[in-house]
Amino acid sequence: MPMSQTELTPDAERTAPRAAPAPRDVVIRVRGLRKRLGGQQIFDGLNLDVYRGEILGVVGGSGTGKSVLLRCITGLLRPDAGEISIFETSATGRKAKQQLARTNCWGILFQDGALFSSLTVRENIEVPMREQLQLPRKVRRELAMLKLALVGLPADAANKYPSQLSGGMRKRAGLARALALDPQIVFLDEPTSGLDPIGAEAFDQLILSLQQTLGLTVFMITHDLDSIFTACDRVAVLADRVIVREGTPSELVDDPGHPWVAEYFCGERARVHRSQEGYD
Ligand SMILES: Nc1ncnc2c1ncn2[C@@H]1O[C@H](COP(=O)(O)OP(=O)(O)OP(=O)(O)O)[C@@H](O)[C@H]1O
Repeated sequence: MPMSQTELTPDAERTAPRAAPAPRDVVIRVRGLRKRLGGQQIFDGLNLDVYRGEILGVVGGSGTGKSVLLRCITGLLRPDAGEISIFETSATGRKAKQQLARTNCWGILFQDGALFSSLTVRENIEVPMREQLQLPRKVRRELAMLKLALVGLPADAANKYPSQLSGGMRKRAGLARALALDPQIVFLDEPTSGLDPIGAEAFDQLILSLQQTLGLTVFMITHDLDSIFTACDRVAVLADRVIVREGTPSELVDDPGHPWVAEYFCGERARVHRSQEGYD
């Protein structure tokens, strides 16, 4: 008869192997990505893993290709070479892309919110539902109102047009639309750009609470040191056409390993953040 857990002798307990740490689940895998645009080599063998449930900050100098990377991963741009898989499904072939699109597994918040100016906020949130789901109008409206509440917008924002909203409200409306189909991954392109520090902090907290309550994986392009130290579990640094460093913010502070990373995380502006966040 096999020995039960409670029948283990003290010796057996001492020699029993300890549980291995749970392996991290990769939801986005990029390998050997190459892309040329406008005569310029943007990526040359770029590799990146994004883990389930993390907020990954993607940083890098202006024009290094952060938005191009987002567009390659989400199929808006076609890589010249390399492999991109999302939930272990290839995202590079046309068929695979269509298959992934049907699973509604991601939502995107573009830098300017990219809302349709002729539609109200509620109608904007309903756009992906109209395109992908066969839902009665009433249900669609109720779902849109739920998304609105989820991102902290008041109900009376529903019937406003984008031009009638503040910058922060437009970002939240764009996020509500990105969440319309209950995605597992959200791509955010500089979500706090153009927001005042209080609005930016509130947006970071919103992202954190959505990550925790919905279990979202977040791919966030940012220049914002506050966002990195407040919200990001890990940071990937784009330079020299590849990801040159990956790690937690504190790992990159302790061991920058690349001149741009050193300047970014250890320069004068970063010093203030590090001391505020207790990294020094
Ligand atoms: N459709 C395109 N055609 C030609 N070149 C492009 C195209 N899209 C982007 N690029 C070029 O690719 C490079 C990377 O652009 P990208 O917008 O990804 O940079 P970024 O890192 O997001 O910059 P920023 O931080 O300033 O937003 C830039 O030199 C840009 O001019």
